[in-house]
Amino acid sequence: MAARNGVVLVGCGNMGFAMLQGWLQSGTLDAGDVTVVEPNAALRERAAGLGVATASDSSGLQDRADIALAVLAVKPQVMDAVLPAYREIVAGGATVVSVAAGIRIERFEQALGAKTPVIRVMPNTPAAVGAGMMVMCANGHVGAQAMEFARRLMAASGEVAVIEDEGLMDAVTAVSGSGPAYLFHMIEALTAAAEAAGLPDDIAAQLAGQTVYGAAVYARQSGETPARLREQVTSPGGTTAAALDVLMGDDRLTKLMTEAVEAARKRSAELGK
Ligand SMILES: NC(=O)C1=CN([C@@H]2O[C@H](COP(=O)(O)OP(=O)(O)OC[C@H]3O[C@@H](n4cnc5c(N)ncnc54)[C@H](OP(=O)(O)O)[C@@H]3O)[C@@H](O)[C@H]2O)C=CC1
Ligand SMILES: O=C(O)[C@@H]1CCC=N1
Repeated sequence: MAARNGVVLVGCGNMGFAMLQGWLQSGTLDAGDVTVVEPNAALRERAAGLGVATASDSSGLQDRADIALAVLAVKPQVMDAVLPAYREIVAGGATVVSVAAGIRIERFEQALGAKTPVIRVMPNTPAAVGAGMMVMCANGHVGAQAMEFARRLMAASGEVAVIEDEGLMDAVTAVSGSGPAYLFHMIEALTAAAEAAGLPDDIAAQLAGQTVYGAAVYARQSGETPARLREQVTSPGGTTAAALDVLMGDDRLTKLMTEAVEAARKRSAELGK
């Protein structure tokens, strides 16, 4: 029997392409093991530029016996329309990996068969540079080999966490799935503030980007809590204390972040309906 190590990536937009870059750049997958299905010609070409096979739809894939994982990276709103085309591939032994926000495992079981092996993954776009946060949650039909393969792929894109309780996936989505956008906005806001303080645009952007990057790397590598690292920057009566009075007074930023995460969590739950 042929080895089952093929991956079909269905949808190669923002998230699909970010994962594909992580898989190939790390050498975890050979380009020859991946087929990208993407209706958008420009996005197909972008994927083909990495050396993978591409197709505009699933026809021609049905007979393939080498497909281990069908990674679904289409919008939640089109998932129901996309699934029927993958029934045969799944019946042939492929495991479904969905990165769609909100859509619960039982939706895939209903559409593809009650015993369909399904892994939900909530990735994020820093996967493109191997710095993603990939949270996995599987049903009981996923075999050990498929789970291990999926875990290896996700580990190529960043850190992996596995959770048992699927009910937490909406919260995961709101924190690490959407989270990069909050931090990108933080860079935008710090850049705007730097410009308002009189710095030239290019210096403002450099300072904001490198400061957020450096703080994140330091927070992950120092072994200290973020609170302790914050205190180390904050001289009594100094400049940081003046700024933190603005951000932390009345728990301002924590309340705002909690409100933002709750809005995302609710939206994730709605997308699953
Ligand atoms: N962007 C992110 O940061 C994250 C996204 N996700 C999840 O990833 C999924 C994709 O999001 P994102 O990449 O941002 O969306 P994109 O719109 O960028 O990518 C989805 C791609 O799928 C294509 N597509 C539509 N129908 C099909 C089909 N039948 N077969 C193959 N491809 C198809 C779309 O083409 P067309 O536009 O022509 O319809 C589009 O190019 C979503 O479910 C989202 O919840 C999860 C975590 C983070
Ligand atoms: O905005 C969204 O719906 C997707 C899911 C997580 C990040 N992007």
